[in-house]
Amino acid sequence: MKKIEHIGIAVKNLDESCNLYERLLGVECYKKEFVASESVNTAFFRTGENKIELLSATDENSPIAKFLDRKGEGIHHIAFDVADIRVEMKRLRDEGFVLLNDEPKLGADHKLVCFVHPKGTNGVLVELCQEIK
Ligand SMILES: CC[C@@H](C(=O)O)C(=O)SCCNC(=O)CCNC(=O)[C@H](O)C(C)(C)COP(=O)(O)OP(=O)(O)OC[C@H]1O[C@@H](n2cnc3c(N)ncnc32)[C@H](O)[C@@H]1OP(=O)(O)O
Ligand SMILES: [Co+2]
Repeated sequence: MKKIEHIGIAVKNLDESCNLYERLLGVECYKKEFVASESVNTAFFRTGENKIELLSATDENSPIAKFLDRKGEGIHHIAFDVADIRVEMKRLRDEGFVLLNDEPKLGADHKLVCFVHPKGTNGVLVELCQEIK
């Protein structure tokens, strides 16, 4: 894994949190994107070399809706940049980690993504991201 690609934060109201994070970070949101496969709306911020992804649920079956019900707003996942997501998925499977998808899927911001179950990673949901060039 190359570096942290983004930190995902679950929020109830994307517009309100977007405004809050613009004031907090002193930068404007550079992109908002709906991701149908996850039933989420996202908003992205760059702070130096780092990236923050705000996520809100678009329906009650969204993983974000379940997370907000159980834990409330807060850090939802850490995403790592990988050069070849299929190679990294195989490496993690061979190491005994439980992947939440068999194949990479289309994420936000031009990425292929895959998730690792938080039960096997000390309670942290890990996302792998490969940039689509
Ligand atoms: C926008 C696209 C993409 C990007 O490009 O960046 C994204 O970031 S999408 C982000 C949203 N998508 C996902 O989270 C997909 C992967 N997640 C899942 O498949 C599920 O959420 C899950 C992790 C398998 C949990 O689903 P489920 O088992 O149905 O939920 P429960 O509510 O029953 O929780 C079971 C268990 O897991 C704990 N949990 C749930 N979510 C998290 C989390 N984000 N971090 C840490 N732990 C989490 C939950 O607390 C339960 O634990 P116990 O209470 O101990 O049983
Ligand atoms: Co993410």
